[in-house]
Amino acid sequence: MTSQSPILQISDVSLVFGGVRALSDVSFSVLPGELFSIIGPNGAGKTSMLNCVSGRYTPTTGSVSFKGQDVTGLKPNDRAELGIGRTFQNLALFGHMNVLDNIMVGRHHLLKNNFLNGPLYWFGGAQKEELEHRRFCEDVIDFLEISHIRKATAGTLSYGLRKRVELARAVALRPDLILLDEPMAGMNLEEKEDMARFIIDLNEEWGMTVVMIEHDMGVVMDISNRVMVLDFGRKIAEGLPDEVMANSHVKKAYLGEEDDETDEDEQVA
Ligand SMILES: Nc1ncnc2c1ncn2[C@@H]1O[C@H](COP(=O)(O)OP(=O)(O)OP(=O)(O)O)[C@@H](O)[C@H]1O
Repeated sequence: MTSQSPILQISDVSLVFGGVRALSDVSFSVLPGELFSIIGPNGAGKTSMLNCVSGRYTPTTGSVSFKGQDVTGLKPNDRAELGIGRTFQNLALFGHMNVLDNIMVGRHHLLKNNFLNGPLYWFGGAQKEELEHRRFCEDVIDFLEISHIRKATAGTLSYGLRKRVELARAVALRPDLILLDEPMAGMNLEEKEDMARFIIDLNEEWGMTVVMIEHDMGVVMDISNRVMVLDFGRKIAEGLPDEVMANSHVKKAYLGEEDDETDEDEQVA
């Protein structure tokens, strides 16, 4: 995290839905290996921004670059192949399938060979690829400590475990950048502590760059390298966790405290 080029560069992104301006000229960049959090009040545009990065939404204006490549016009699957993974605010698991199948299914579109290749599947190294894929999924399952539920039907699991399985499915795609949309929402304290530990390990040991939206300020301040604050679709602050917490614009957005307009040093969009 020194003089490297950013892995993700967002330039002047605006997003308009009919009369609603979800994002207004937001720019920021994330360096390889960073754990970067996006915070802000409800409706501030956090999920919209994540959707612009993953490809679910195309910005009305502005651009998204990933590893130096302009991906603004690319579809989500193409961005996934380049190395962008994500989890969702609302769980998106196949409830009737078991945990292992839920995790495996995420990687199928990345495999070069599949059943549709016919003979190639059996003679073209596909079995080896499938085996390697399975082995990697097993590593992810061990890492996220969900071996004991690998055969359980996803829909029968507790909310906290389902969130962990959803993370496993995203990690199984081996993304270089993982987007986490409220990974701790609805969790109890113990589940949150576990999830925070997994996110730190993904970042530090597995080398994944993380962009996370999270409402739990304690967790955000504890584990983030840098934090960006959105309010009404605009960036109002960005910096180290302590700097952001001390920012008067942020205090105002969150707590309704008086904004100190005289503070020229604060980074404001
Ligand atoms: N698909 C959509 N169609 C129309 N308006 C949308 C759409 N998605 C988001 N919006 C609007 O854009 C604004 C920003 O929403 P967004 O979900 O990005 O905020 P958020 O910061 O993630 O909020 P929360 O913390 O409540 O999840 C809101 O006014 C929302 O109603």
